[in-house]
Amino acid sequence: TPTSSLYQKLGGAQGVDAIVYELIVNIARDERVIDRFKGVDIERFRTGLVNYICSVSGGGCEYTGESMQVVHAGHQYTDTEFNAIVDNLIKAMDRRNVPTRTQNSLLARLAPDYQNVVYQ
Ligand code: HEM
Repeated sequence: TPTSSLYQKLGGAQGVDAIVYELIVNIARDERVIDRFKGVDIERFRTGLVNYICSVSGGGCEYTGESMQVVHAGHQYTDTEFNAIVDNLIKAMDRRNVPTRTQNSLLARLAPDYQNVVYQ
């Protein structure tokens, strides 16, 4: 039901906005990945990510960006970089006091993207 969706557990629109904001702050401070974001339109990245997390968490949004495969193609992103982004997302959720089991639910919904993000 909508009231118990993962999106609601993440704090709804406000919660997801705040998590994505903290994620971007963490990425900006992370030397493991910051070079990958040089020249990126961060506002577009932010709104794309908010829309994507809303869609995968049952918030009723339809993600309108390019597929994860197309967005990340050609960069040969590594396992280490993937793990760094996940680490930054966990820290963002910690900072927003998202309970661990709710964190794990979101991570589980993003885990299948691994094969479309990391260069094989
Ligand atoms: C679970 C893993 C990941 C997910 C779910 C994810 C998701 C997304 C989403 C939704 C967008 C916005 C697309 C749009 O609407 O335009 C995006 C863009 C981007 N992602 Fe990822 N991503 C992941 C991992 C990574 C990794 C490991 C890197 C590199 C360190 C990365 C680098 C980027 C960059 C640079 C952009 C901006 C692309 C551009 O606008 O030119 N992502 N990602």
